[in-house]
Amino acid sequence: MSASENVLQCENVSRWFGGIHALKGVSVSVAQGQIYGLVGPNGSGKTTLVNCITGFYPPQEGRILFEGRQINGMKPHRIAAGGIARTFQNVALFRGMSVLDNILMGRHNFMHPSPLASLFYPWWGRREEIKHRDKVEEVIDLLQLESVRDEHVDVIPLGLQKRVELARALSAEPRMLVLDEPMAGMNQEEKEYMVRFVLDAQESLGLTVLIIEHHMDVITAICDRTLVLNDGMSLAEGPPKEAIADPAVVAAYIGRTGDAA
Ligand SMILES: Nc1ncnc2c1ncn2[C@@H]1O[C@H](COP(=O)(O)OP(=O)(O)OP(=O)(O)O)[C@@H](O)[C@H]1O
Repeated sequence: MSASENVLQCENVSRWFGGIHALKGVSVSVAQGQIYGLVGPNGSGKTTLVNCITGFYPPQEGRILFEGRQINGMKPHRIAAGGIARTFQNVALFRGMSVLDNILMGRHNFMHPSPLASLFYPWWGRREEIKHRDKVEEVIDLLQLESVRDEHVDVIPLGLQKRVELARALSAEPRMLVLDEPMAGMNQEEKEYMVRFVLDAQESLGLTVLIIEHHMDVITAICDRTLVLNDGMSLAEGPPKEAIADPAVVAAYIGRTGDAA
């Protein structure tokens, strides 16, 4: 596959935190429509790579291209507005707000209220709001969140909170979705639901997905390709079953079987 067909291209990306060399020249290419898995033992650099891609911790070396355009150095909100939405390892919802309002927050990149326009043309503001609400309703339908739409996010189970976070990301109408351990802490049933929703979203919206996941059964079931990181370096890359069976990967996981559940 040529570089131009890749939606996401990371080239020799490195990131330090003081004396900690979290990423050491990692390269990865993700093609349009792929579900791409990012795996590796704890502390291997997976979240750091995602933070580099989404602008939270820009890389100190290397380049990141999204749809052919260099994005490293751009602020997270600009990267989000440019088409990459993400979820977080620890659920990051707006506490004290309803499910519906949390999902609406995903639309903030599209909301450009002008005080003057709102004052003199109130119909304009209403038309805008209806448009945003329509989009949010579509996402609520897709992720089957209707029954909890008016609940406070604080009182719903973790599995649903993670689904609300996914909904907020989808309401931003991204072309690429970056998921940081979307199934962490879930029971088997919640995990199966989440897998289904990720697949539904990817298929119906034509998304490209980058997913960090410790559950290897999920990675082998849904990913087209996988990068295995270890100690900030690329250890293996390819179709998930092959990458995970690589002797270097097996060796890296020995003694850390909890990661590879
Ligand atoms: N903000 C930070 N400040 C200092 N060190 C950091 C920071 N973020 C990550 N690190 C360090 O970088 C290394 C890689 O961490 P990272 O969170 O990317 O790993 P990970 O593979 O996502 O781990 P896990 O599976 O446990 O989430 C670790 O040594 C971590 O302590």
